[in-house]
Amino acid sequence: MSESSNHPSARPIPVLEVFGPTIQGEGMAIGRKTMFVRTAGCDYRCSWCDSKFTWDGSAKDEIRMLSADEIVTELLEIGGDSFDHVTISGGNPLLLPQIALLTQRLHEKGIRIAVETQGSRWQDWLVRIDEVTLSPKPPSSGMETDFEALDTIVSRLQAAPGRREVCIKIVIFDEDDLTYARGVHRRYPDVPFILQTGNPQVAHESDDHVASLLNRYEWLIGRLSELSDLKDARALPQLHTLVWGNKRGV
Ligand SMILES: C[S@@+](CC[C@H](N)C(=O)[O-])C[C@H]1O[C@@H](n2cnc3c(N)ncnc32)[C@H](O)[C@@H]1O
Ligand SMILES: Nc1nc2[nH]cc(C(=O)O)c2c(=O)[nH]1
Ligand code: SF4
Ligand SMILES: [Mg+2]
Repeated sequence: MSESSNHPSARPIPVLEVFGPTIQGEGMAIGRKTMFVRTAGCDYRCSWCDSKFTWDGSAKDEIRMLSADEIVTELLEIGGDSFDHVTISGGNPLLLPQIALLTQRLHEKGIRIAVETQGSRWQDWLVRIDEVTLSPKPPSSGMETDFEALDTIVSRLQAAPGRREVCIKIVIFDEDDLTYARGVHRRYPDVPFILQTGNPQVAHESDDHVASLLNRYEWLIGRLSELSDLKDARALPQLHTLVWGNKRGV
C-alpha cells in the first residue's frame, strides 16, 4: 500500500490518550494487561457516554495529530517491554482509515490488537484486528442502531480469512435495554455475547459509587439468571470503574 502523504493511510491520527499498562476493564478479555490508545471523534452522542471528552469539545486542546510511528514510540516509552497488547478505543476508531498503518506497525512488533467500536462504521483494517468488540447501543443511550450497517460488519468479519475474536457487548441500564440486547443476540446467535453494567454517574461520583455499581451488577446477574434465551451470555461490570471510579487514563 502506498504511504504517500495524500494517501488516507498516511494521515495522522487524532489521539486524546495513550496510557497503560493497565487491565482491560471490560468484555471478553477482562483483566488482561493492555495499553490503550484513545482516538478523538465519534459519530454517536450517547447520553451516558463515559468518554464524552472525545467528542463534546471539552478536550479539543488535548487532541494530538500523531503518526502511526509516533504512537508506537509513545507506547514503548510509557509501557517499556511490559506489554504485548494494545486496545484502540475512542470515540469511534472506525471513523479513521489511517489506523490501518498503526495496526501494521503494532503487528510488526508482535503486539496483539483489540478494538472497541459501536458497530456503526466499517474500515477494511478491522479484519486485521485480533479482538473486535462491537457495542451496539441500547435505547437508554438515545441512539438508534443501524442494523444494516451492523449486519454488514458482522458478516464481513465472519467471512474474512484469518483468526480473530469477535464479541458483542451491550451496556444495560434497564429492562428496555435488556429487551433490545435479547433481540441483538437473536440476530447474531453465533457471536459471543456480553451484558455490561451501566454506569449512570460519569460526570460526578457519589460516595457510594462502587456499592451502587455492584447493586446494578447484582440486578443484571439476577435478570440474566432468569432468561432462557441468554443461556450462553456473560454479565460483567466495568472492572476499572470499580477500582478507579471515573478517573481518566486508567
Ligand atoms: C467509550 S466507548 C468507545 C468505543 C465506542 N465508541 C463504543 O461505544 O463502543 C467504550 C465502551 O465503553 C462503554 N461505555 C460508555 N459509557 C458507559 C457507561 N456510562 N457505562 C458503561 N459502559 C459505558 C461503551 O458502551 C463501550 O463499550
Ligand atoms: N481499563 C480500561 N478498560 C477499558 N475497556 C474499554 C475501555 C474503553 O474506554 O473503551 C476501557 C478503559 O477506558 N479503561
Ligand atoms: S458510541 Fe462510544 S464513544 Fe461514542 S458516544 Fe457512545 S459510548 Fe461514547
Ligand atoms: Mg472507558
